[in-house]
Amino acid sequence: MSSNTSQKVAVLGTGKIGEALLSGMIRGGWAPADLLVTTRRQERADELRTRYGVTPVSNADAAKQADTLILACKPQDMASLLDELAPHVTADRLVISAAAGITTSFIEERLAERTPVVRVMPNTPVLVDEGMSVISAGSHATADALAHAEAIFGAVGKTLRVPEAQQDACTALSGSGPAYFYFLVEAMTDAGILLGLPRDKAHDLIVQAAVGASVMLRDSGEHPVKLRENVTSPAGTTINAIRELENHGVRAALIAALEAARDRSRELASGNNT
Ligand SMILES: NC(=O)C1=CN([C@@H]2O[C@H](COP(=O)(O)OP(=O)(O)OC[C@H]3O[C@@H](n4cnc5c(N)ncnc54)[C@H](OP(=O)(O)O)[C@@H]3O)[C@@H](O)[C@H]2O)C=CC1
Ligand SMILES: O=C(O)[C@@H]1CCC=N1
Repeated sequence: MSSNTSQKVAVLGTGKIGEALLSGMIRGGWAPADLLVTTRRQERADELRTRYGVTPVSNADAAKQADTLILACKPQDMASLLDELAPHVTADRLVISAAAGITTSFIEERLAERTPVVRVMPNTPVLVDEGMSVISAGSHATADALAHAEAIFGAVGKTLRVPEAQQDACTALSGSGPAYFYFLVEAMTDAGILLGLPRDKAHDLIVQAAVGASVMLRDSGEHPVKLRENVTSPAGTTINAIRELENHGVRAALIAALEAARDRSRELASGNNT
């Protein structure tokens, strides 16, 4: 739903992902006058008002004034935020949660009966309109509710609907996904230093390799194995690097890493917040 309607959207807990989404919605045509934000700290509220022209309000006022509430606080803060919201959220609101691990039933149990809840796992590339937002319906979310969530998150990248049972896996792959690529770039830049390159040049070379490889992965229609084979010349340089990656168990490490992320998402759902 965009600025040509009078629907108001509130982002509750406007930190990194909340702000990324907010900025994307404004780029996508939402009128700042239709966007409300909540924060815990006054200086953060002032910052958001100055930067985007949006209106900071209390959580209770967000619940009273906005048609759609996007919950973007940390999973550890979700129960207390819901306690604060519960007296003010009526079942004609749409509640969208972007928190890792938190299930739609966790939210439904704490709000008015039959409140529609949608669970979304976005990722930080929403900042550059290249996000991926994975969307699941709660028990009372209608097709319209899902379409509305898709319209919001679709303004800042792609969206994908999955059954909620797959959300923890999607969080491991997609929500956390960008961090793994940043980690690889950081490690490969260090390798450039070891090989004698200045850090800025090493960084630029690796980032451009990542950008080029990403565009080819997305646009060429080729399987990643084929793309890698095309780089790997007989008795050449690349196969020597690949042998070292295999010797050091990088494939197994990545599989274990994503499994650990999936497991942590499940733990967050069960209230293990340590
Ligand atoms: N970062 C990411 O890449 C992604 C994060 N997520 C999910 O998004 C959520 C937010 O993550 P992220 O943006 O990184 O975290 P941040 O800590 O940056 O943002 C959360 C914000 O919520 C505020 N907050 C907490 N409780 C309240 C409350 N009761 N009322 C108003 N504001 C409140 C915090 O205030 P204060 O600053 O005072 O602590 C903070 O600014 C998490 O649930 C995470 O799982 C999902 C996908 C990707
Ligand atoms: O690390 C986290 O818990 C959040 C969820 C997905 C990405 N960041």
